Amino acid sequence: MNIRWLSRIGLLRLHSRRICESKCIQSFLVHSSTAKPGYLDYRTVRTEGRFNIRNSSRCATMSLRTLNAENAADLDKDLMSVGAFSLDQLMELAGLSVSQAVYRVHPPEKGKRILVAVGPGNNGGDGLVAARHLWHYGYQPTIFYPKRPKNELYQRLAEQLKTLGVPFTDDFEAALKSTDHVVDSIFGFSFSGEVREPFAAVITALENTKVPVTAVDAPSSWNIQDGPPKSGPGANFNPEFLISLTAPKPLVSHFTGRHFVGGRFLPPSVAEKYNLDIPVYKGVDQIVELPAGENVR
Ligand SMILES: NC(=O)C1=CN([C@@H]2O[C@H](COP(=O)(O)OP(=O)(O)OC[C@H]3O[C@@H](n4cnc5c(N)ncnc54)[C@H](OP(=O)(O)O)[C@@H]3O)[C@@H](O)[C@H]2O)[C@H](O)CC1
Ligand SMILES: [K+]
Repeated sequence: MNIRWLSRIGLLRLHSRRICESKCIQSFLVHSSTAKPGYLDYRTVRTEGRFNIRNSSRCATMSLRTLNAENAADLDKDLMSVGAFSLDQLMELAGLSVSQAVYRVHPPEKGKRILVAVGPGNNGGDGLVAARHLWHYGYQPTIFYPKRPKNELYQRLAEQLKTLGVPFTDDFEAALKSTDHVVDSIFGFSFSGEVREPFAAVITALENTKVPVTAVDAPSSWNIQDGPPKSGPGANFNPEFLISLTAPKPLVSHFTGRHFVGGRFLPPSVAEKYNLDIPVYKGVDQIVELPAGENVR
């Protein structure tokens, strides 16, 4: 190939990148002029997403509105009533998002051993679902699940993992010494107060480990509104990665690691009711990474 052709290809690439950037700006202008202030018009997002399949991370620089704990619980109820979802479905999609975030930040080449710390509520359920998907991607998950409610859904999720031969451990600290990555699915938006045992010791171990941690919906022990506790377990817990489900919670203003949003099931009508933005997901992705520093408002 001669030099003239090479320079033509270079010019073409530059030109298509400029087109893409200008589409982003165009979409943003449409958004600012026609939508309610701060509300991302869903049709605009769809258009933006289509124009920018190869460049969507650049274009996904809109900041997302946060969802407080009370509204997060109400939104869940709406999804299951007017939205007609079952909890199993929401949890499956939430857990699938978590598994994709883990794959993104910690592909199997970095080490296949994943320790999943599972709490007693739905945040824990997301972790169990994620562990199953991770197993199917070729990872070797281990489950720490010290408090298991007699709830049929959680029991089935645990049984599905046992059928795959996924091990359960009672010794979190020992398991932490032989893992490559941790999924923190202990507490989500229903956490409040100070961490009670048996989880206080687990949070302290997570604070002190050098193993990278992906937190599901919230770093466990953090107040959903105010972030890390001032003292006690969790005061120094700063996971490397966070995946917010449906929408970031206010605590993310204290989070400094890589931040993803997942839960690609939010109907525009529900997003509008809670004044939320639907992020620009790319292709079939269940997650979108938000750029540091400008990701929430
Ligand atoms: N729409 C979505 O995005 C969906 C998200 N999902 C996930 O669900 C969680 C919220 O789940 P929820 O069951 O409401 O609550 P949590 O899992 O956050 O926690 C509940 C349990 O935590 C215990 N708890 C609370 N505070 C403490 C504390 N200080 N110390 C110890 N334990 C605590 C609480 O125990 P109790 O004894 O008080 O009952 C609960 O057992 C959300 O964050 C997402 O991850 C859904 O999967 C799907 C839809
Ligand atoms: K968590």
